[in-house]
Amino acid sequence: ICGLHGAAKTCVDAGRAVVIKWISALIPEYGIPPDSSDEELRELLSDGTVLCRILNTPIPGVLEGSGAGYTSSEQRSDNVKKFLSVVADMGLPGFSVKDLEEGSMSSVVDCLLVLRDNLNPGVVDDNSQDVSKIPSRKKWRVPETDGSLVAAAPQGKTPSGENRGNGVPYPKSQQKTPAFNGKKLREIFQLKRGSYADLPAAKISEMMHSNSLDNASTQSLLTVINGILDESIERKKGEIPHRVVYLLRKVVQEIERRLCIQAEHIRNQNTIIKTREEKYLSKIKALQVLVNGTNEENQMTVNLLQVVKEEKSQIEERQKLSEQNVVRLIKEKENAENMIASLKEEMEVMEKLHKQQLDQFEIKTKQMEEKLATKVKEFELHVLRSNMKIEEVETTYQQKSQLWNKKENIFHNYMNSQQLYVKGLNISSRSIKSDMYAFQMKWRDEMSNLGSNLKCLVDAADNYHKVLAENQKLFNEVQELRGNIRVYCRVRPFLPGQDKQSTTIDYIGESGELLISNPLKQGKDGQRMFKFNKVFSSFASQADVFSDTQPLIRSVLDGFNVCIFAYGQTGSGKTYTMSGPSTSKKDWGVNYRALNDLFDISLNRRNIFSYEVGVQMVEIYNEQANRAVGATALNERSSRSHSILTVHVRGVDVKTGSISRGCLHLVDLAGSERVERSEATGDRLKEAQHINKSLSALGDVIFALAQKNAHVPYRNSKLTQVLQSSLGGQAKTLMFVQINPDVESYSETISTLKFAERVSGVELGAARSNKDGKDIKELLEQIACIK
Ligand SMILES: Nc1ncnc2c1ncn2[C@@H]1O[C@H](COP(=O)(O)OP(=O)(O)OP(=O)(O)O)[C@@H](O)[C@H]1O
Repeated sequence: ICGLHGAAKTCVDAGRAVVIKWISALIPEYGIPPDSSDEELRELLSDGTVLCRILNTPIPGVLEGSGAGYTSSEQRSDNVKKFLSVVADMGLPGFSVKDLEEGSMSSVVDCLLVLRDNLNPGVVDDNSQDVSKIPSRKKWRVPETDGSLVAAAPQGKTPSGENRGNGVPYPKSQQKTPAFNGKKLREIFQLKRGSYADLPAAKISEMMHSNSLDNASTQSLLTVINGILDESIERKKGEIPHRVVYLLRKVVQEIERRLCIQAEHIRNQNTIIKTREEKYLSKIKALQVLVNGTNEENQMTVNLLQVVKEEKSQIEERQKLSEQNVVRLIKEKENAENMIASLKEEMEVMEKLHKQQLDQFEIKTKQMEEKLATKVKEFELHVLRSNMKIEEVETTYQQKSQLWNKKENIFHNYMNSQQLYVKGLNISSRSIKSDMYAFQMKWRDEMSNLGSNLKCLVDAADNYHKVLAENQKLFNEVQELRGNIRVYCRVRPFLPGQDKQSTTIDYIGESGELLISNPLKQGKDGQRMFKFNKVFSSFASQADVFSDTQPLIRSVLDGFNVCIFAYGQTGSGKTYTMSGPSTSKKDWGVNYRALNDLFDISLNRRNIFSYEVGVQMVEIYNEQANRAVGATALNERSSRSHSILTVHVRGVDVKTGSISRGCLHLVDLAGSERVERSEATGDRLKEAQHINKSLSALGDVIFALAQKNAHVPYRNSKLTQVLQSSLGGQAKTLMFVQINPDVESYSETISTLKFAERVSGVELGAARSNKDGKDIKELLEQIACIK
């Protein structure tokens, strides 16, 4: 069929080429390309103009009013319709208007070929040769039938029914006229070979217009094709007229259509078969599942059988075991019977024994009963005695209760008398209270009187203190005016390890009184009272000591010369007062505090005065300038030299330019000592001698000053030489008298205090400031130079 279809296609292509060649010859001005395709041909013919020209050229006037220039769709279809009506009038096969718009152009080409043959009979062009050159093919081997078209449909239900033998339904339009066309078709299908080419065009056209092909059986159609093809092969030139080709084409198309329908039908059948196959497959799967299930059940049954078998074997084993057990039990039974026999024998023996024991028990029981009887008798006796005792106790209880009753009566009587007594007391307490109240009132009055009297006394005491303070102030002022050397006495605290009970300090007064007592002497002989400007107890702190010294030091900035020196026996605290331990600020002595104070004040006054502060340090050791410290029996770190720290202050008044010069001597004297007590020898002895000599020189100077002698021996020692300006030059001088409270130092304490007493009597004259005056130091230096 495919080969047939290819041959038909070749025929169509050849036919189109012939038609194009024919039209080009008829209307050469269109310049139609000879190898135009179906679509190009459709485009050429679609408006109907060319078709009309095809008819008008050989038969002028056959289509009046038609031609080129009409382009509307209506006109186009008019042209085509006119062409088709002329072709139909000529009895030639036409085509539908739709064939020009879409689909295959084969019907159009066939129509034009038939028209060409009719308009130019006998014209055979080159291409007709092509048509006849359709390759030779096999004859269709189909079973012979009666060849009748009507009879060709027995395989279908009926000719007027829905189905044909090939399963293709008849078109309704064609169902009307099977009998009408049957005769004509039979003529065609029963043609003998060689007669197809002679069939008139009108007959073929008529056949084409009818639905005869639809009603023909496929076998008949194949017979026609075979006939035409055989005829074309048998012909000498192989020519087949175009109308026969057209017929062949039509037949092939019909077969093709049927094949398409058949293929569609087969496809439908395929899908039905596929769905059925799927159904069957699913059923097979279900069956497989069932089979598997059955297999599982079988397996389970086999397993059960296995279990049953195992159980059976177990039961058999158990049976064997039980048989063995039976044998064993029989043996055991025999053994047991033997044992029972032996036990019976034993039982008999035991019974005999038991009887013997029972007899013994009976004897024992009798003995026990006898014993119990005797014990019961004893208990009865005991109970009797107890009852007697209870009676005795009851009688004593009754006697005691009578006694208690008597006592209770006595107690009640006593309580009544006591209550009466309390009542009496209450009455007397009330009277006492009233008396007390009266006394209180009286006492209050007296107290208020006493308060007013006391107030008077307190006022008087206040006045007394004020007067005293004023007196002290006046005394100090007088002393200042006189220029007395101020003397502050300071008592050193006991050192660790010293006996605090044996002290020589008896009393320290607020106004500088100091009572020294000798514990070895009783009464007034053993006591001595001293009076200084101030006495600091052993509890006084470094700050307390400095607070009373501070005004004196500050006067240096105002141009006064000030000398502060510490005097006292060795180890009495001179260095502690003057320098103090430098480790903590709280323990600083006068030196550190004085310098600190001077710098602070000079800083505060910097807008008023411009100060220059110079510091000089001199130490006199064995009448040389050297510092020496050594251990003595009385002081671990005894100063063996006199230490003199001198501060020179030069102040310039910023406004006036006036100059003031002040000088502060801070002197830590070497300690006086009794050589025999300090056990000094060698260098120490030499030092002690020098120290004592210089101190006695100081004493001589002070003694001379106190007596207002004309000659004051300043030059007897280096110490008095250095201190000359402070001791005799209207300077402010302060001496710290340091004393040791220890009883053993009593005589040194007394002699030190006596020396201090004499010093306090020294009048230096009122101190004078070195303002704008000649610098005393300068003058002294000049005097020294002149001398
Ligand atoms: N007010 C005080 N508080 C506590 N310790 C003190 C006080 N005064 C003195 N001491 C202690 O007593 C000891 C002797 O004191 P210090 O060396 O000052 O005596 P000194 O009179 O300078 O002796 P010397 O004349 O031999 O140099 C030192 O250990 C010192 O620390």
